[in-house]
Amino acid sequence: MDEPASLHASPTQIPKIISIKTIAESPGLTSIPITYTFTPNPHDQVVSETDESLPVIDYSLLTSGTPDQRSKIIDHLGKACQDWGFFMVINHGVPESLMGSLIDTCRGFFDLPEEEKEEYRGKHVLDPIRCGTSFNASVEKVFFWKDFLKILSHPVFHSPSKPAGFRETSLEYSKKAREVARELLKGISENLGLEANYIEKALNLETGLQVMAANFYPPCPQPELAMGMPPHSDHGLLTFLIHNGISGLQVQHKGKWVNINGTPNSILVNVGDHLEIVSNGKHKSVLHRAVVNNKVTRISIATVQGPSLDSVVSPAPELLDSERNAPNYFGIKYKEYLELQQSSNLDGKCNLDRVRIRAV
Ligand SMILES: O=C(O)CCC(=O)C(=O)O
Ligand SMILES: [Fe+2]
Repeated sequence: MDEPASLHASPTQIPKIISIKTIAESPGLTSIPITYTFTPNPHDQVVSETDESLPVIDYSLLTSGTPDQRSKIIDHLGKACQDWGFFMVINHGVPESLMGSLIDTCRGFFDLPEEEKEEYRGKHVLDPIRCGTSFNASVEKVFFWKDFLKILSHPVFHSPSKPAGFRETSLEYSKKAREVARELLKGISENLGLEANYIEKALNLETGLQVMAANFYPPCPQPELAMGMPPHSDHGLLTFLIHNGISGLQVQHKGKWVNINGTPNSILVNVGDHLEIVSNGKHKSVLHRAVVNNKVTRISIATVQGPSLDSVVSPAPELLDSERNAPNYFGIKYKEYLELQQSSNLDGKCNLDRVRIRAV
């Protein structure tokens, strides 16, 4: 099946449904179509964020702290990457109003009539503007309860022409997010014992890929049976996540799923597969997923910051030696990695496993 099909009625009665928004808005919906039903894993343990204290990185200390504050925050950043692969950034300088406008304008995109989104229903992972439903509906057997819009925002910025203001808001956020990401990656390089500019130079961040993915999860009548996004890791170096204040993100930590909201105005950051490769496995990309609820629409915007598409990513040679530290991953061109992901289901860390030499 290529696309999520319509529910209950035969295809002659209802046209093919191309968005979960349309299904969720169908009058009197009390159960989910079978094509969206997952079997919950009885072994999943879910805990709240307060039970586990998520690392908090005060970004202002990285950029304008005293040398002592800076060195402490870099140490903290390294530990956050190593212990959690996930942290929350505060005092990042990205205005709250900008983040709010970005979420509103993304909602505006999803609210456009389906015909107006039609031209963006691309198929390829590197299409500059692509919207759709689920994750990779052409290979999935069960669909995820979400619609998405993905834009490539760097090295060349792209934007849909509607809704009004989308272009300006997303361009502004994209620039600010890149600046923060590059600064964090300098701190992470330093903490790994590399030159501060190592990742920046080796992976050509000047022309680095940035993908902004807006996720739209409408209310679901049987949230315990549906999945917004399955457990997965992200492909780039660091992903920034902001959302509209509605819970749904869960991060795997010490074998449990931790519900994460973050404090208002913070940016949630996770380690991606390519940081795992460069660090030779010291910083592992974190498994995370999105669950849905039966009351309100959740919107999240995940901005993946990656190497340039033609960079070959491999463990930093400075972290290797011929005795104890052999490379744990093969080198791979970022573009090829993305294309591999395109052809498969979103399933845990299955993409990274293809370039893994040994488990670490
Ligand atoms: O919606 C969320 O909280 C998670 C989104 C996500 O993981 C992604 O877009 O890669
Ligand atoms: Fe993700």
